[in-house]
Amino acid sequence: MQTHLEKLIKAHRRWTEQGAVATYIPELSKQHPDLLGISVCQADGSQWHAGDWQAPFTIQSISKVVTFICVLLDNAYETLTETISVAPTADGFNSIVNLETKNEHRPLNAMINSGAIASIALVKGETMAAKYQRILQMMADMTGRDSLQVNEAVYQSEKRTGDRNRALAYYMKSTGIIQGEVEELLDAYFRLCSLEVTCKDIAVMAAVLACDGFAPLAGKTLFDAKTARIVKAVMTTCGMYDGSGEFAVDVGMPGKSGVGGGIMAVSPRNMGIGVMGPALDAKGNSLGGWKLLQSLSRDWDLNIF
Ligand SMILES: NC(=O)CC[C@H](N)C(=O)O
Repeated sequence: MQTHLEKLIKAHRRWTEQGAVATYIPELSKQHPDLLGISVCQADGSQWHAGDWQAPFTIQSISKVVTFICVLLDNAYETLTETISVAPTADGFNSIVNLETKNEHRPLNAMINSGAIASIALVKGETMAAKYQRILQMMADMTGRDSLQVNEAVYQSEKRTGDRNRALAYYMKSTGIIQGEVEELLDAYFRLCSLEVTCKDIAVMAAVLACDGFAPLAGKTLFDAKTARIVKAVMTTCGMYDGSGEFAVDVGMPGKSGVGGGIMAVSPRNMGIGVMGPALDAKGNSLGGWKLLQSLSRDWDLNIF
C-alpha cells in the first residue's frame, strides 16, 4: 500500500502545474501550488500516508460536512429540508442566483456556501459561540484532535474580503431563511473554514463516515448510520459543487473538496481518504487531488457504482 501511494504521488505531481491556487481569499494565494499529499485510514484504524501529507492547509468547505452532520443531528430531516434542500447545482459554490430564482429561496444544499451558512444557524446552541463550539467539538471528535487551530491569517483575510458570503447571508436574512445576527454567523463560518488540518485529519474524518458514524481510532460512535447515509448521499451529488457529476464518473465515491486544496473521499465500510493539492481547477477543486483519487479508485476498485 505504502509503495503504491508513493508511486501515485510521483506520477501525479505534474498535475499540480496545471491548476492554480485560490486568490479570491488573498491569504490562500500564498500557498505552494506544487504540494501533493495523500492519507488513507482504513476501517480497522490502520493508516498510510505519502507525499506532502503533513503539510497543513485550511479545511475550507470540507468543514461543511461537519456542519451538515450537526444540523442533521439537531433537526428532524423533514423540517430541515423546508429550509435547506438536498438538490445538486450546476452553479459555482458561491453562486447567488439560485437563491432568488429557484427552490423557494432555500439554499440548494449544505455543501455550497449559502447552505452551509444557513446550516450553522440551525445547529443547537443558545448563542452563536455555542453553535460554533458544537461544530468544532464534532470536528475534534471526528479527527481525534482537540487541538485544531484557526489559521488566523486566513481567517482575517476571508473576513476582510468575504463580501460574496456577506451578500448570500444578508439575502437569506431578507427572505427569512436566516434569522438573527448575520455578522456573528459569518464569523463562525469564516472560522470553521480557516481551521488548519492535514491529509491525515481529513482521511480520519472520512473513515468515520465510511464506518457509518463509528470512529475507528477512538473506538466510539459519534453519530447514527441514518445521518451518515444522508451525508454521503449529499456528498456524492453535491460535494464537488458543479463538478460533482464529473467526480462521480471519474472517481465514484462520496467526496468533499475545499479551496484550501483538500478533498476527502469515502469508500463505504472500507476506508477514508484525504488528499491535498492547493492548485485548483476552474471550479475550485484540487486538480492533483482529483487525479490522484481517480487513479486510486481505479487501482483499488473503489468506485461505488
Ligand atoms: N469552496 C470553498 O472551499 C469555499 C470556502 C471559502 N471559505 C468561501 O466561503 O468562499
